[in-house]
Amino acid sequence: MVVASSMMIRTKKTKAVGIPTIDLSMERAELSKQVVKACEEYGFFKVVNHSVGKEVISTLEEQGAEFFSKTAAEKHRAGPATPFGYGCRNIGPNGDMGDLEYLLLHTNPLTISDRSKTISNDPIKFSCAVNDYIESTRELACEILDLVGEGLRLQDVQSDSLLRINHYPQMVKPKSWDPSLMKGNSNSSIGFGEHSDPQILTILRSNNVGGLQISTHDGLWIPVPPDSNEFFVMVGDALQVLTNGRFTSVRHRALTNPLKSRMSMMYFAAPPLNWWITPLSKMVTPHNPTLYKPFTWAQYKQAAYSLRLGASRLDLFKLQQQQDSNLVPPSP
Ligand SMILES: C=C1C[C@]23C[C@@]1(O)CC[C@H]2[C@@]12CC[C@H](O)[C@@](C)(C(=O)O1)[C@H]2[C@@H]3C(=O)O
Ligand SMILES: O=C(O)CCC(=O)C(=O)O
Ligand SMILES: [Fe+2]
Repeated sequence: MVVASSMMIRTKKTKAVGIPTIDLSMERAELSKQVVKACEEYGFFKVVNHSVGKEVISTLEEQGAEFFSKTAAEKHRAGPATPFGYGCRNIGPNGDMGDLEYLLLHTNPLTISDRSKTISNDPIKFSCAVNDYIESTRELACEILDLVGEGLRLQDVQSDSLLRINHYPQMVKPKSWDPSLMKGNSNSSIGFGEHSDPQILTILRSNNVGGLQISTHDGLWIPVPPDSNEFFVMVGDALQVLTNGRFTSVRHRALTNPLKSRMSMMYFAAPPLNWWITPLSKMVTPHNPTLYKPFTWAQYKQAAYSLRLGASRLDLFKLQQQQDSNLVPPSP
C-alpha cells in the first residue's frame, strides 16, 4: 500500500506473461479445449487465423482516424455520449475519467445510420464501415461462443451489442498519478481505468500501440503486446454467470502511450435486453450449486450504469455460498 495525499491507493505490480494465443484454423475438438482452458485460466486470449477481412479492419480504422482528427467543436457535434455518441475524458455517468476520447455506438443498424450523420461528412461510408466491422466481429464472437458451449449464439437484430472506438492521444506527462504506473511506464497515465466488461464477450483490436493490460487472479498487471492484425477476446461478467463461475470475467485497463496515439475498437457481444442471465443447466450440479440469482440483461445493465467503472457489480447478484456440504440437496 502507498499513501498519496490523504488517500490510500492499492497498487498492483506488472508482470510479463505470455498471452495465450489460439489458432482458429486448428482441428475443432482441440480448438474447443484450448478456448475453454484460456477462458478458465485468464478470461483472455488472442486469436490468430480469424476470418475478419483486412479491408474491413482498415476501413474502420481510417474512418475512426478521420473522425478523431477533426476539431473539438466538430467532434462534439456527435456527443455527448449519454450513453451513445462522442465522449471525451468522461467514462459513463458516474464521474469516471480517463485520458481518452471515444465513439460508443449501439450495433443496431438503424441507430448507426442515424448517428453517422453527426459523425461523418460521408455518413453512408461511415455507417457501411461500422456495419461491416460489426458483422465480422459478431461472427467471430459467435464462433468463439460455439466453441465454449451450445445455446449461447447471439441473435442479430434484438441483441444489445455495442461497438466502441477509443482514441488515446499521446500523453507526455501523467495527468493522473497512480503508483502502479511508476514501474517501466513512468510517463503513462490512465486512459481507461480498471474494470471488467459487463457483456458476454468482448472482441478487441487496436493499432500497433501498446497500452492494454489485464489483471491476473493474483493481482498483477500483464501488459498485452499490441498486434494490429489479430483480435483479443475477453470474458465478460455475463459469461461468468452463464458458466456459473467456471470462467471469470477479466479485469483490464488501458494506459496512454507517451510517444504515440492509440486507437482501439471493441465489439461487446450482449444478449437482447429481456434475456435471463442464469447459469447454463449443465454448469449446475449438486456439488456446484448455482452461484447467482437470476436476472435479465436489462437488470444487469441498470445495475452496471448505477455503479462506478471499477465496481465488482456481480457481487450484487451473488447467492449466499452454502458453507456446509450437508446442505447440498441430494441428487434426484
Ligand atoms: C462507468 C461506467 C461506464 C460503463 C457504464 C458504467 O457505469 C460501468 C460499466 C462501463 C462499461 C465498461 C465496458 C464498456 O466500455 C461499456 C460501454 C459498458 O458496457 O460497460 C462501459 C460503460 C460506458 O462507458 O458507458
Ligand atoms: O481501449 C482499450 O484497449 C480497452 C478499452 C476498454 O476496456 C473498454 O472500452 O471497455
Ligand atoms: Fe473494457
